[in-house]
Amino acid sequence: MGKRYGRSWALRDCSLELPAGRIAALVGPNGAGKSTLLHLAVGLLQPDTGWARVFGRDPRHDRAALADLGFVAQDTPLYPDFTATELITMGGRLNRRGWDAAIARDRLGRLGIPSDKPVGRLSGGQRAQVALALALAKRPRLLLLDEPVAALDPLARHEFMQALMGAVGEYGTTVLLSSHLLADLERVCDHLVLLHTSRVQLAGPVEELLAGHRRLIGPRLPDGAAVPGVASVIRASHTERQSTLLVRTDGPVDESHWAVHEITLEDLVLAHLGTHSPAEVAA
Ligand SMILES: Nc1ncnc2c1ncn2[C@@H]1O[C@H](COP(=O)(O)OP(=O)(O)OP(=O)(O)O)[C@@H](O)[C@H]1O
Repeated sequence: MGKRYGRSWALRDCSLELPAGRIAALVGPNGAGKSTLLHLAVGLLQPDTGWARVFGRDPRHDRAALADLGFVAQDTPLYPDFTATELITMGGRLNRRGWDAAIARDRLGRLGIPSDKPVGRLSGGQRAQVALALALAKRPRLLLLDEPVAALDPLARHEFMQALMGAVGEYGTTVLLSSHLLADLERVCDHLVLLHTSRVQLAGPVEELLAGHRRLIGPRLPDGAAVPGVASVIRASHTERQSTLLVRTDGPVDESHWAVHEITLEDLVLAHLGTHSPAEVAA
């Protein structure tokens, strides 16, 4: 599918399927199209080409599809004059099927978020926690989260990621969450969708993607030379004597010639975006 704003494509030739019951990471630079993709998936935007389906239903035109969906937008919009308690009650009225108020109440209680204060007077992080608690209380089959942890402190981020894994384990929820915090994603996500300049640059199970990429360090590679076991070179840097390659492999690489290293999710993403990870720069 694709989505255009005026003449510019915000998302183009985007074809992807999410595995059910998994946590998928949606990553990409600012303006890559992540929010656009999430808004298309939840039916808030209409694709200009192609179509979006959620469990086989059109989220834009089939209201029944919405019962399966939970969405927390990037700016966590909530009615500012309502307290968390009131929003939880409202959530229950609007979502008669499957709503579990105790999930939200317990979460907010545990996190020490005041539930009797208008949410407009909470901090940004506290407001995000309220929005996330409401989304979890809905117990949706598909939970879409646009940078849900951006406003949270590191401890709260860690706790939230654990809660997401809990929801997936307990209810079989499918999650798609966008974030720039690759280290957080690496711990919990089993699927990756990488957007770059409005297109899907890379998508697949994280384990498979990491298993299919390696960093090779060895003697300077002559220009244009092929390396057995390497399907493609994603990124290369050279000194006079040494070459460092981040590659996609398609067989064993000669370890007597190359030092072969596993890579992290951050290395993978940054290589596909054409830059170096901080760890590589430090090395
Ligand atoms: N309402 C809009 N009108 C016009 N252009 C838009 C609109 N919303 C988004 N765009 C453009 O579409 C492209 C994709 O934007 P989108 O918000 O989906 O990116 P993103 O990956 O979520 O970015 P970020 O990481 O900064 O949140 C950008 O070029 C953006 O300028």
